[in-house]
Amino acid sequence: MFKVLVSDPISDLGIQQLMDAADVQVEKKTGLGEDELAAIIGEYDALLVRSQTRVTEKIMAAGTKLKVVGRAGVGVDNIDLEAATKRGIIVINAPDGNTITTCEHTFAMMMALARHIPQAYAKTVGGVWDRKSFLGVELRNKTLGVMGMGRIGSEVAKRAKAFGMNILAFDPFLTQERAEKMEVKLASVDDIIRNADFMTVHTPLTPETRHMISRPQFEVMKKGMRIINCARGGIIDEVALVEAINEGIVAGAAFDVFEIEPPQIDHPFLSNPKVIVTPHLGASTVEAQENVAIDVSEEVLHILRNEPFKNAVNMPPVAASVMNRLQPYFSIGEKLGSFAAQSANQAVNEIHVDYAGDLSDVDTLPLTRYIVKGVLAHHLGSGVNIVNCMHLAKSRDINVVVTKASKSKGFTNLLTVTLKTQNNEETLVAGTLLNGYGERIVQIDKFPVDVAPEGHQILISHNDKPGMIGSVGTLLGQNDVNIASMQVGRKIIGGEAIMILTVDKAVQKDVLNQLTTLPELNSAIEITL
Ligand SMILES: NC(=O)C1=CN([C@@H]2O[C@H](COP(=O)(O)OP(=O)(O)OC[C@H]3O[C@@H](n4cnc5c(N)ncnc54)[C@H](O)[C@@H]3O)[C@@H](O)[C@H]2O)C=CC1
Ligand SMILES: O=C(O)CCC(=O)C(=O)O
Repeated sequence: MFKVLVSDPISDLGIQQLMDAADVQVEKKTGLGEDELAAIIGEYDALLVRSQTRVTEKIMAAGTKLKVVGRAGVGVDNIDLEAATKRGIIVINAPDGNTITTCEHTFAMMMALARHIPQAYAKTVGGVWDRKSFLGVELRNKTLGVMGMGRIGSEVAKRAKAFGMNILAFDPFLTQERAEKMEVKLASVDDIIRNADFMTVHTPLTPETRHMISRPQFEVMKKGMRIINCARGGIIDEVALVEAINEGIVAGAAFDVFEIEPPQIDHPFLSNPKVIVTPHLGASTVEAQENVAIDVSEEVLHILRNEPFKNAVNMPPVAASVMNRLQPYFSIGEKLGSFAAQSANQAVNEIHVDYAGDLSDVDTLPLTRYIVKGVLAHHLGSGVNIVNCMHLAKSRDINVVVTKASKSKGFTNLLTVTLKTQNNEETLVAGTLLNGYGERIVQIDKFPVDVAPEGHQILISHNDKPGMIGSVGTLLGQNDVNIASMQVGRKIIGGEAIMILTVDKAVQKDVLNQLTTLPELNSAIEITL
């Protein structure tokens, strides 16, 4: 008999199939703290949660029988994925079941914001008949900026079109072709900030998206913008937003999510009349709660019964025989993918992996998965893993092409990752494992280099002129950035060249901007591995 613990309120109808299963015993215990949950989790084979229960390292460690944690919803930021993977606990989610519901909540928030509905309601039920204070705006003919065109963002855009809105959309995986198909205008973050009347964010919370809308963006924002966040607290900087509202830059905001949930009673949103809030209700409809619970229950049953399953968000085991040959390359493969993704500055529509030398006669699919994960994770965050990365690439119309060659340009083995963009631009990174030296990047675009892929790196494109290294070094020194190592690559004397520096800490955007003002320096980007 398998024991399943449900530790958050989850729809009964949704978990009916678990309750009906002859080999499963379901127990519901909601509202437990970390210690209480850790004290009992050892009895259970599966844990089902929504977003309230934080499934921490401590809980995983105590879950000695735990095979699966099921998240009835999308975001898995309340689950320590690394701790689960380390212990072989499979984490599954229900990525599709609450898409429409959350999209509709976003729309409800946008309309409530446009017409001051919560504020007007509060006054009316308080006995004040105030028809002057709540002059609203129409959505028709307004420009809506959508940041993140995944499942929810795409549905929001579709509905906004029906309202007669013009859509500016930004997503690192949105190509011109897909944008045209969806009848939205492909835009940059900057286009949206400067031109939208309404802006809604639908990205995961990743290091890249944390505070993606902050003071610098508010400073150049179109005056009177209205902002909606039904994705994750922290994508929009809460403190900077309140300042922008008080300064008259932002006309209003509607938030379903907070950097810390629940927010403290003195959170500035709660007393600001221009901010409307809901307590993370995006997915709270009867339909969505049933959908996600049904999806996740089905998957939990498959896993407990050792049947095939989908939607795992962490790593499944790889067969031992394949593992022995490929495992040494998993880390460099993922880093090459990530390096390439960070250097490509356009939406990617093909990931080309070439295996040369030793690797050409192995089934390299598990390694390809690590590379694709590396490419996608830069933008998609912790939701990507080697189980779902191929599916995620396909759903974004990204082709994964693999070629093999027995010869490898002098290396025993060589992995070459080329990202192709819609404009036929290519970003190429090649790497190898060097006996005694470990992981090396040996080529970036057409330039041969020899770089250890680790930590914080600055990739500079420049013209090969005397004094370049000195001026870059001086500028970094003035900004307290210590250089650990430096490599220069060029094809011909005086021609195009690249410089790759490994530095001791993250580099501020402002320092990268200063670098680009140096004569003969074309671009400078930070790459973190
Ligand atoms: N309020 C609520 O109750 C709910 C919130 N959510 C949250 O909504 C968000 C979106 O969910 P889905 O659409 O299902 O996810 P998804 O994975 O289908 O889409 C997310 C999209 O964001 C894009 N993205 C990543 N980095 C970006 C960046 N820097 N700029 C622009 N786009 C970027 C990705 O390429 C991807 O297409 C997630 O944060 C999820 O956790 C989801 C369901 C309910
Ligand atoms: O379960 C919930 O209500 C939260 C939903 C959510 O935020 C998600 O699915 O990412």
